[in-house]
Amino acid sequence: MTANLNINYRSPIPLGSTVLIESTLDKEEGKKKFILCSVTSTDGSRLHTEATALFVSISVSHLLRG
Ligand SMILES: CCCCCCCC/C=C\CCCCCCCC(=O)SCCNC(=O)CCNC(=O)[C@H](O)C(C)(C)COP(=O)(O)OP(=O)(O)OC[C@H]1O[C@@H](n2cnc3c(N)ncnc32)[C@H](O)[C@@H]1OP(=O)(O)O
Repeated sequence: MTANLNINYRSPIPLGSTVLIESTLDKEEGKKKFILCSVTSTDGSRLHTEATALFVSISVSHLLRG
C-alpha cells in the first residue's frame, strides 16, 4: 500500500515521447519498502522526473477495516 509518494518534475515530456522508467528498491525495513524511480529520455541524457515512494505491506484485514 502506498504510504508516501514524492514526485519531482524536472523537465517536460513532449507528447508522444518514448521514455525510460527505472525503479529500484532502495531499502527494506520490516514491512516498509523504500522505492526510487526516475523517468528519463531513452538514452538517459535527460532527466524528466524522479520520485521516491514508501510502500507498506498490509494484510487483507487492513483493507476490510476501511
Ligand atoms: C517517477 C515518476 C513516477 C511516475 C512513474 C510513472 C509510472 C506511473 C505509475 C504509477 C503511478 C504511481 C501510482 C501511485 C498511485 C498511488 C495511489 C495509491 O496507491 S492509492 C492508495 C493510497 N494509500 C492509501 O490509501 C494508504 C492509506 N494509509 C494506510 O492504509 C496506512 O496508513 C498504511 C497502510 C500506509 C500504514 O498503516 P499501518 O497501520 O499498516 O502501519 P503503521 O504502523 O501506521 O505504519 C507502518 C510503518 O510505516 C511508517 N509510515 C506509515 N505511513 C508513513 C508515511 N506516510 N511516511 C513515512 N512513514 C510512514 C510508520 O511510521 C511505521 O513505521 P515503523 O514500523 O514504526 O518504523
